[in-house]
Amino acid sequence: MLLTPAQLESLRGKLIVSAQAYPGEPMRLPQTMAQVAASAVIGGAAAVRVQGLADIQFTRSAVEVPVIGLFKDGHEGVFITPTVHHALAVAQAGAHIVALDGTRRERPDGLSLEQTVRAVHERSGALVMADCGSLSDALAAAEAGADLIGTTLAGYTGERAKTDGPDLELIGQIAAAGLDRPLVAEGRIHTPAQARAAVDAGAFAVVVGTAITHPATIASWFGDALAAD
Ligand SMILES: CC(=O)N[C@H](C=O)[C@@H](O)[C@H](O)[C@H](O)COP(=O)(O)O
Repeated sequence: MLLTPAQLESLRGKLIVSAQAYPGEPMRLPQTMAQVAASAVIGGAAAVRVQGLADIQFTRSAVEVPVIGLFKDGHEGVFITPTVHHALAVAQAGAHIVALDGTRRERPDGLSLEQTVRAVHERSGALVMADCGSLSDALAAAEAGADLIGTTLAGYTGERAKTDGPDLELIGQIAAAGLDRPLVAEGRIHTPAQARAAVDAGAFAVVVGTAITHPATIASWFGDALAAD
């Protein structure tokens, strides 16, 4: 086990920062993302989340906190660590927690989520975070043995509206289901108040990405505000 239950429990109520740059962007360099992740840790991030095998490797060397790793392949359908092959590569790269698509959609390798989670558990010491898009996803992911449930895909799978901020209603619904494992609020948490609201709605921890680590988007928010009449 790469992460002890006590280490996982220590993330309760804490901030997790996701550092990701997208294809073609100037910051899409593993060392750069590791530096951004390390900077977030200085600011109090209790764990970090990074995309891509090299980013995971660099980030493991740059921080002492738990690393959630994922491997995006494509950008529609099932694209977040879509297969067992991707998931094992993420674990092999050093992720303490493998984040993967935790929806009920068919996976490209034809395996079930349960088979995928079991393979990660049996063939690596990593935990699994299921990135879900709805309450039904979350219930199924818990049934499949996922160690953490994330709301990462709420608003991106067609099951939930894409709320302006975090989907607090969904966070509350999943929390109320009592799944007996950490619920991680993720997706469109853009302000400290929204992070607080996510925890108040029942989240165990909160992932913030764009609002902390994506300068192009942050700059556009300011520019848009200045352009508005
Ligand atoms: C839907 C999808 O592809 N989400 C990705 C998952 O890793 C990332 O692009 C997000 O930045 C991340 O979930 C954090 O969310 P936000 O950047 O909204 O704080």
